[in-house]
Amino acid sequence: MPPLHIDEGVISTMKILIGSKNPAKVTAVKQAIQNEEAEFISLDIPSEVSDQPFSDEETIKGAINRAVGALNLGNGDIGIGLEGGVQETSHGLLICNWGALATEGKAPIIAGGARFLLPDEIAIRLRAGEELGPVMDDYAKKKNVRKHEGAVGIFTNGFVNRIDMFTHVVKLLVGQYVYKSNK
Ligand SMILES: O=P(O)(O)OP(=O)(O)OP(=O)(O)OC[C@H]1O[C@@H](n2cnc3c(O)ncnc32)[C@H](O)[C@@H]1O
Ligand SMILES: [Mg+2]
Repeated sequence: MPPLHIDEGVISTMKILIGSKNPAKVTAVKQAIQNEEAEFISLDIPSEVSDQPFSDEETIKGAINRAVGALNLGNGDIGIGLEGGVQETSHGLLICNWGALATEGKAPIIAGGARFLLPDEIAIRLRAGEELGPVMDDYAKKKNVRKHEGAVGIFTNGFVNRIDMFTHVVKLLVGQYVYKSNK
């Protein structure tokens, strides 16, 4: 995937607030924007939804709460929130990933990322109330999968990791933001 170069001046001088300190999310934002003049600040913003969001709706809400919360707390230009969740379907339990971009006075922009079926042994544990983060560590016999390759990295044999996945989401967000700003 070619890097997203934003030369319009809209992004380059901006203060971009990231609503999480998870290094996979923070790296994804920096990697997607790839602008050395932009200032990035990561803040621990609560999603204000369940620790394990259980629908697209709830996951989107978490992403928006983090984006808006970061914007309000950090006194910057753009807030970005990224949230992982799951969605029940007739095929089984899908992992879902959502992002939101908030700016002052405008409705947040949202974009979705990768979705794929979780194996039954994982889905059963989540339905029983466990959180994906610790379940993945247990399953993969690793520590902090959520901060590194993520479930997506484990189940794609490393072909797509959590940073790649969220980088794509942030490109979808920023691309829409630039499109709307130039209209
Ligand atoms: O520090 P924060 O920003 O909260 O990052 P997080 O890794 O906890 O990510 P989310 O809150 O967005 O995800 C909700 C839950 O799902 C877990 N999760 C989501 N995606 C995951 C992934 O790819 N691999 C492992 N766990 C994941 C995560 O650990 C939480 O339990
Ligand atoms: Mg979390």
